[in-house]
Amino acid sequence: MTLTSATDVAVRADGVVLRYGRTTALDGVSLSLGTGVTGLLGPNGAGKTTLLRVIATAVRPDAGSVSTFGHDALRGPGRLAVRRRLGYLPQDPGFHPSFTAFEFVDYVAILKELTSRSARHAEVRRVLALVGLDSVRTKRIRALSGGMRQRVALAAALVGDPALLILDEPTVGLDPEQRMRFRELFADLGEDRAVLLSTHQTEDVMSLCREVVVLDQGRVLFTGTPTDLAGLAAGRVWTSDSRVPGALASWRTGSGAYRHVGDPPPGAPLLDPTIEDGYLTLVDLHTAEAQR
Ligand SMILES: Nc1ncnc2c1ncn2[C@@H]1O[C@H](COP(=O)(O)OP(=O)(O)OP(=O)(O)O)[C@@H](O)[C@H]1O
Repeated sequence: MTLTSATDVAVRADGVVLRYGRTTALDGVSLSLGTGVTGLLGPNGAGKTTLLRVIATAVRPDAGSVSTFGHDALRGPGRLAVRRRLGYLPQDPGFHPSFTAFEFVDYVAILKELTSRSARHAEVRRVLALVGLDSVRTKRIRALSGGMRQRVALAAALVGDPALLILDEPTVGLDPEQRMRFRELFADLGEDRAVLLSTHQTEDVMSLCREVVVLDQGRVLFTGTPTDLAGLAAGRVWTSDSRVPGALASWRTGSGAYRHVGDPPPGAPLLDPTIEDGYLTLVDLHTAEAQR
């Protein structure tokens, strides 16, 4: 089942708060997700996984609301209706190592209520083919490489053709070719469904995402396009022949010139900012504000 237009709102979260004991992992998060791939960026511990778990209905927040496809995703029959339309790739999928790839995905398909055996097996073959695992479907998971296991987990998330896909760092551990294949697949999937992708790979966000949300310390710092995020560092990236103490980041590039992000000295030759520069600038400004 897919969304029908770019303006459809798949998920609307409002004022979501979640605490683990004394740690406030989400501190009033509001966002809306439509068709296309939305990237979720943020430093370690920002609350990305927790937010994905809330949207995937794996955990209930302490406060706030989440509406998915118009259903209340936090309680009542709406929660089940939402579960039937989402696919979730968690950070640690918890494979049973002696299952084959086919058996694992088939097991997930059973949990997803695909009861007819022949239709279910056809669906398992479809998703394994989508992620390019056709030829190893009878191999045990313990014998697969980390990248292949990641693809098995993605295939499991794709069972039943969900209209909302929630992917937690799906390209971790993949080689460049595999990462490219995943990007192609995510771009295709995002054409007619909502894909929420948590990642530390800023290049994935730049090349794939229609929108990017930056979380820090459980709060949304930024929502906009990847180009807007890069634009936050406009006028703040420059080059010189030597290291500059006090810059936010400063390193010698392969060509021998230094590249800096921060407050440039007057007249410094400026460079075009990347999304990484924008992200660094945003998080640094937020940290400085929080310390004031
Ligand atoms: N089960 C838990 N019990 C206690 N604290 C937790 C638990 N899960 C997460 N936290 C804390 O909640 C905060 C947010 O964690 P979360 O895993 O959501 O961040 P993240 O942005 O996904 O981090 P990373 O990029 O490192 O995966 C952190 O301070 C983390 O230590």
